[in-house]
Amino acid sequence: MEARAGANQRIARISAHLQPSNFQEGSDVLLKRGECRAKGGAPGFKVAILGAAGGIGQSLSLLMKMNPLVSVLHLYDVVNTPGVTADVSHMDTGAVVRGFLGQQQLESALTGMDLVIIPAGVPRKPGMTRDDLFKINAGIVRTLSEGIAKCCPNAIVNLISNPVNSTVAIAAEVFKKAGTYDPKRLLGVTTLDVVRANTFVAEILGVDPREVDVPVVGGHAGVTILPLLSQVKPPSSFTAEETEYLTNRIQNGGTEVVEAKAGAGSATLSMAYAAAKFAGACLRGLKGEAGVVECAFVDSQVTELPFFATKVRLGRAGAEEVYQLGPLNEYERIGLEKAKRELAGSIQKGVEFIRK
Ligand SMILES: NC(=O)c1ccc[n+]([C@@H]2O[C@H](COP(=O)([O-])OP(=O)(O)OC[C@H]3O[C@@H](n4cnc5c(N)ncnc54)[C@H](O)[C@@H]3O)[C@@H](O)[C@H]2O)c1
Ligand SMILES: O=C(O)C[C@H](O)C(=O)O
Repeated sequence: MEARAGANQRIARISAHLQPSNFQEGSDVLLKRGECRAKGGAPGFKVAILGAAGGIGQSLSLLMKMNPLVSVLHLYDVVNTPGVTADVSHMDTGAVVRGFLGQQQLESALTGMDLVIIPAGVPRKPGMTRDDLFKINAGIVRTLSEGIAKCCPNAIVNLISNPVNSTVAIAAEVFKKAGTYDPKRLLGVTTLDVVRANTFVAEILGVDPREVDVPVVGGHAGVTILPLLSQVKPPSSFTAEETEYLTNRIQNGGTEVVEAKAGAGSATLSMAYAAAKFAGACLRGLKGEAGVVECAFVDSQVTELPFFATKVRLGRAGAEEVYQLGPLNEYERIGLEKAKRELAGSIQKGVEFIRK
């Protein structure tokens, strides 16, 4: 009898927390909702996804809920988080999931986070460049970065919102203004370029893409995406035609998807995969695992530019080591000069957006 009364109480408590209206009532209710699942929660890191109800955000939420290093997963968006949170929270993995809706809940979503992943913002349509997204996404990234500076200044930030070549500079300027900037902790996500490069190179070589490692340096737009085919592992050689074909396809991989989706957005599934791979690497670094190396667009002294993508070693402090470019062939040296010219303008545009 007593056991039944206790069970009924537990059911009543859970049902109350699952009312969709609770999402509008403030974060306390949402925290309690998470707590009712926290008993089974695994020890690990606290991760927030900003833009969690979007094309990338939803799949990324699914993948991060599957990561055993995540103990708490905060899903924030300006629309539709109740549905996404309810859905993802039913997965029988360790992470406790909490949803946050609208700007009044941004601070609750961010407080205490170890890693913040940002896929918030509008995607491209056919005929647009990533820079055409600047007008809308720059303001979104500024607002979210201000929230991070205030609520979790020590979190590692994975910035996905385009144009990455400018949005990373925007976030850096916001953090500098707030006095919280740590160059090791701000990482522009370029993993999709590496994922594509590995896939396309594996197709040419006729091998499993999981056996291939292509460093992709520079930035994340058109000619700024520079695959270093001379440094492919396992060591491989390519004809001039193959080099031209692979470089063009890797640089235009995003446009290939935008055109195939014909107005319905840009890469979401492969990007969620790439973002989860990169975030997973950041978490392994945070945990203290040795030898975690990924490409990322970071504060850098590798070139004369303030930001540049190269391989970085991820550790407890974030991007603890930024690797040099290594030996380049003539084709890559020419590509590097082109990449730097375009990158300089994109970075400056991001800096000026905050400093103006
Ligand atoms: N770095 C990369 O390699 C890469 C790859 C693919 C896409 N992207 C970029 O990622 C971004 C998102 O793409 P998507 O396909 O998921 O777009 P989407 O439109 O499907 O989703 C974006 C989400 O962001 C949300 N959002 C808008 N303003 C917000 C705010 N102020 N705070 C929180 N959330 C907000 C929207 O409500 C939406 O749910 C785009 O800018 C796109 O260009 C980057
Ligand atoms: O191409 C885009 O606009 C999205 C993204 O940057 C990509 O590379 O797929």
